[in-house]
Amino acid sequence: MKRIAMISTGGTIAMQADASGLANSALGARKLLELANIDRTDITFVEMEYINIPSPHIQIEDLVTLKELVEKAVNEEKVDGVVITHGTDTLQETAYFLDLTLHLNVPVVVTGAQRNSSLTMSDAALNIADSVLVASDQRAAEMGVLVVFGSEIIPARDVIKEHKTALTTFKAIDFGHIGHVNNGHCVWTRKPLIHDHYQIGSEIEKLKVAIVPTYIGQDSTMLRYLLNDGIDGIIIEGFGAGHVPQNMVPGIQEAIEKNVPVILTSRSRKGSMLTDTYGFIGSETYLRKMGVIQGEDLTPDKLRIKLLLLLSTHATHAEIKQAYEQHFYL
Ligand SMILES: NC(=O)C[C@H](N)C(=O)O
Repeated sequence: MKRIAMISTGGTIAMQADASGLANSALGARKLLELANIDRTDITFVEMEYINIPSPHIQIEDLVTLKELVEKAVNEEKVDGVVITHGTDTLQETAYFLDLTLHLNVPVVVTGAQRNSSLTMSDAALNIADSVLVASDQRAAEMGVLVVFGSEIIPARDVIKEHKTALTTFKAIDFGHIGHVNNGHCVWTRKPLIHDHYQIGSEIEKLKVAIVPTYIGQDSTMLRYLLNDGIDGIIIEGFGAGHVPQNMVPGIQEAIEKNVPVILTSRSRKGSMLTDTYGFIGSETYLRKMGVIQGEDLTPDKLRIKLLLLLSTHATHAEIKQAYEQHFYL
């Protein structure tokens, strides 16, 4: 007999049409399990109704509590696997936060839905049923936190919400999914190699880390505004192989002089950035010499989650650099 925890947090998967016809929060863990109508006599469920909010309303402190709830489910309720239902808008950040902070030997799966259960062809029931299947497969425990969506199994580190409305929105666009659900079975095809773990320090909710975009004509105005506002860390979503407009360079320099870590990623979603190819002002070599840290092949929102964790434990500049560059640039 397997014990699976079902932790509900809200999102479209938990929504139904209200009297006005608009989708609003309605269902908690128990109702979601009823909806999925899972026919498994070998599984008992521990229902944990945590919050019921649209995922754009999730705050970093909610993620800290969610992580503690997962630990409680495993350590006190002795569950063999955990399924978390969540809105899709911020699901990739939550999944990555849990991936970086949990140290458990049980499967942890995050899922959601693109169409609420009042709509025809809602994906809510299927995604729950698939997630329960994955969470009850012990091999899933070796893969880090997983997202199960559209019958695909995707590691939290790689997953992005790629499509605004499609039912197969979650993809690992560079690397592909590592397994899928077929005929009521998990089919595993790959295993991720990168597993980073960080502690959550004190007062993480008070830290300010911003994501700054690049575009033709971008300058240092946003950076200076953020620095004046007491920003603790900056993620720059640069161009292509890791470049910014020359007029951003003075603002970046000011951040570095103030000991505010600046992490660089790219608005091009696939591949890794270059490190020693171009020499122009604002190029990747120029920025690296200034002290900018190369972000991994991660989306800006995930780089931000990682920086919040690192700053919460008062990591030094060298430790932050190591945390981001260890897999690719050392
Ligand atoms: N499909 C969804 O879940 C989107 C919804 N706005 C949410 O993230 O809560």
